[in-house]
Amino acid sequence: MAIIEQHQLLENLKEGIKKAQFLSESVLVSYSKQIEFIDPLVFYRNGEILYKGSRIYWSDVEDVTMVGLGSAVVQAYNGEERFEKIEEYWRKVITGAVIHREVDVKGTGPVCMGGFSFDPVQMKTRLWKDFPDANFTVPNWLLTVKGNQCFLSINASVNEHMDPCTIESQLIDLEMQLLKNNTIPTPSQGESLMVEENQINEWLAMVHKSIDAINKGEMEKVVLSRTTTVTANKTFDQSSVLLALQERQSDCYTFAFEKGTSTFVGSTPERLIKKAGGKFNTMCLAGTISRGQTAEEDQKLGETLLSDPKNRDEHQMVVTMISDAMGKVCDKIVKSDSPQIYKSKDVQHLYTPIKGETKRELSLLSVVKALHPTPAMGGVPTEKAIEAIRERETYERGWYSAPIGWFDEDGDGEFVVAIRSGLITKENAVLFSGCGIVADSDPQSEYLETKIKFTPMLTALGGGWE
Ligand SMILES: C=C(O[C@@H]1C=C(C(=O)O)C=C[C@H]1O)C(=O)O
Repeated sequence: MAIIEQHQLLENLKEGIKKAQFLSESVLVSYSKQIEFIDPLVFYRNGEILYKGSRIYWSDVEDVTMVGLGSAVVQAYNGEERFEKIEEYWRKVITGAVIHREVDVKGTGPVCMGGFSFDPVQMKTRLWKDFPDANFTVPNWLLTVKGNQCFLSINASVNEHMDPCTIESQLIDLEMQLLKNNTIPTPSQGESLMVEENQINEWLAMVHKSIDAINKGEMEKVVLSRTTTVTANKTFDQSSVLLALQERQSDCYTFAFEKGTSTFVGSTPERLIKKAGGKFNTMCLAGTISRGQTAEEDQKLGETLLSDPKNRDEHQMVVTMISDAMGKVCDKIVKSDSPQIYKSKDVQHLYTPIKGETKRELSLLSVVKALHPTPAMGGVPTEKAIEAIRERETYERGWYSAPIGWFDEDGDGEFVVAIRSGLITKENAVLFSGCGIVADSDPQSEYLETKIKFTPMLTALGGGWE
């Protein structure tokens, strides 16, 4: 087992405390090093007692997993200026921080992880009581796994009254506990669950109404979502759910944000934006069909989707909006002229990747703000669609269909759109699923599409459709 490089950590803590004395405010100290391999889900589980209510799990499509435990720094904000407020706060934290890395690896050190709600104006309900419109934290402990290499970052907020030796010895004790070997969880399966799709008739009526509004020219597209409630006879085991998601949804981003007694979990195929220096990567994902039972049927379904005018139109609206938004902030953008197929375990989508580049200073959060909500989650025109969602949907979306992700001290990072997800509270889970409604939509097919989109979460909880 790797032991903290005591000397260096102590030096960093001393420096941080001195700085805190000088500034008369808390300072973030961050120290990272390579450690022996530990399964990220074991680390997540090891943090259950000490850091219950503040754990984060994030695994991307490029084989990087990050697990955050506890909060060295946390910032929450409700209201429409959330992107600016988080950015302002982060700049301040990072300017004062003392950062030391034994290894120069992205995704280590003071990584700020969190998410936003879909609509800060939508009425708040109890469901999302622990999830503000913006909530970001720098975990006390961040495990970063790249392939089979593991890195541990220790982040601590220190103030002028602290004693560096005491903090150091506490950290050494904690590290031993968090890195201990433990059994790897097994995926949940065949659990006895009660599964209830909520308000199906109300949802279908809302789809009919929206199609009428679209035909009257009030808008072109609106994304309507609904919920399914799942109840188990015992508390869901988060590590098992995450493992099941990761194994079945290998082409997706698997995430968990634990806040208080609830955890927002899911496996999304949809990247919103990734920033590395002046390079940005985004994608348009809209237009859906099921997977086939055989390779031949699957291929045929993909071809049907590619040549279906209704899905192509729906997809094009997303491409137009995202290319316009990226075109405004980047010096150049590159995108293909026609969509490809993106296959995940349960569904296939139309997919157009878009790359952007700029030489100017452009922050990740300002691009998140410019893109959210894309017409894959809101609609066209955006304002009309958001109003329709606010008025018609019968529940609070919270963080579902909203940007979640991370960024670092250089401003690099990645945000995805939190779909194929659910909110777990002890033995209860609320799952979310939506689809784009356009003039040619057939309410029954849209209902079935949303039903398939519940499948990734439902199976991860150990259930399935009858
Ligand atoms: C809104 C969701 O999915 C979005 C809607 C899609 C569609 O309407 O075809 C496809 C992918 C996603 O952009 C969801 O899964 O909840």
